[in-house]
Amino acid sequence: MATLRYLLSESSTSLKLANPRPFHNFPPISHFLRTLHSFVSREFHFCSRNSRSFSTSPEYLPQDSDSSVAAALNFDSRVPATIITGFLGSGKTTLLNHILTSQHGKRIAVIENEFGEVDIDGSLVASHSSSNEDIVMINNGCLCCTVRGDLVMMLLELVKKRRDKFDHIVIETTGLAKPGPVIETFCSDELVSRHVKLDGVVTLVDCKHALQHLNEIKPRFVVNEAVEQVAYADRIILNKIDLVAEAELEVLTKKIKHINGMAQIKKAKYGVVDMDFVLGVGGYDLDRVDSEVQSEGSHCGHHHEDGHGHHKGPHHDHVHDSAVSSVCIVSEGTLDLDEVDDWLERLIEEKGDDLYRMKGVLSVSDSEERYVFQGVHSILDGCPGKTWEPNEKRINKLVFIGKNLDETTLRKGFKGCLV
Ligand SMILES: Nc1nc2c(ncn2[C@@H]2O[C@H](COP(=O)(O)OP(=O)(O)OP(=O)(O)O)[C@@H](O)[C@H]2O)c(=O)[nH]1
Repeated sequence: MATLRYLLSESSTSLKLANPRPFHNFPPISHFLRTLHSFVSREFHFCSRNSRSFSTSPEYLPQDSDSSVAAALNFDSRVPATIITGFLGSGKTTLLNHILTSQHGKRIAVIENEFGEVDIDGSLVASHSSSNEDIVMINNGCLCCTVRGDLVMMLLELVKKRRDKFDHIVIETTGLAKPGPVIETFCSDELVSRHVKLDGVVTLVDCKHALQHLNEIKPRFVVNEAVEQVAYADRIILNKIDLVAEAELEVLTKKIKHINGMAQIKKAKYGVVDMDFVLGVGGYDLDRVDSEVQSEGSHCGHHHEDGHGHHKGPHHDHVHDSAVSSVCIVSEGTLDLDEVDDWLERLIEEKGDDLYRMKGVLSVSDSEERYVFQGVHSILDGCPGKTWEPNEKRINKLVFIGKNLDETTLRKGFKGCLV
């Protein structure tokens, strides 16, 4: 039996508005929009600079007064949500308790999904938090499978009835949950995406036992949950470092970077990390893509190539990885956005199911601005980003994470877009 419950907790006395991030006013982007409209394939949509990621046709949804005011004031009033995932026993509840007892100035609503007759995690969390009223339990199954509808209901109930009581939602999944369907709830449910924005996926890794789970060969068509949890992460916490030697940690880190070349990684004991590593991540914000793909945590550096098609990195002629992995492309050069349209549209049509995450910063012709995009499976957002500095090298950076990625084909597709 799984339980899904939430509790509201105030971890600090100082209150803040729910992350009112101003939208930016950008110069006309008619060129981009013209191009982007041809981009639409299935759920795939690119957007203007001040549109919201993953929201689809919000016009026909009822406007509440808060969102109308927010729209008029031009800021994003949606409540951010963080998904904490990780294999059984990796330290999810330990991290949750750390969040609930840290001074970050945010009031947190927690949604928990636990397997087992007894709600052990619930009582552990409750005993650590300063307030444990408003606990709701649903005993239907796993968050990523049968409880998705309940998750939608619970998120909507939280934002409709108790919006004034919290600033951030944290969702702890079961150790066996696949994060993909949970993430998709935020992308595909119109009401949820109107009121709640996915801030990031934080994955706990038990350094002592993770390799065993990551290397486990599953029968065909059976998902390796541990691998998926790493693949979808925006932040990875290598937890329980007190239980392993440095050499073991190195092997594990290498394995994790191979699966996910995008996430930032931190080592921890008992889930103790800075709060800004887990809250306010902006993993799905277009205006954060630039800094994310450039950051230390993004492991693109090993895959440099020049703009003329000669690999400088240690690539094989044909790389076809049947497991989950990352492909990073870092290349100077200018891209034709129409060609990028076609390429990504084809890619999504052919491989959307296998493409877990992608992010990119592009240098496109006839534009002084970067072009940024990010996506999950066949849902993609893109828009103009920061202006290139006059003497700045215009380097394209793209990261793809997914199953059965064919690196050679991806690189060829990219090169086909260079002008
Ligand atoms: N040695 C050590 N133990 C840890 C660390 N972090 C957590 N633990 C312990 O590991 C056990 C499991 O931690 P939890 O936080 O319950 O893990 P979980 O991921 O929520 O577990 P499930 O809900 O069963 O999936 C607990 O006994 C924790 O005290 C750490 O960094 N080092």
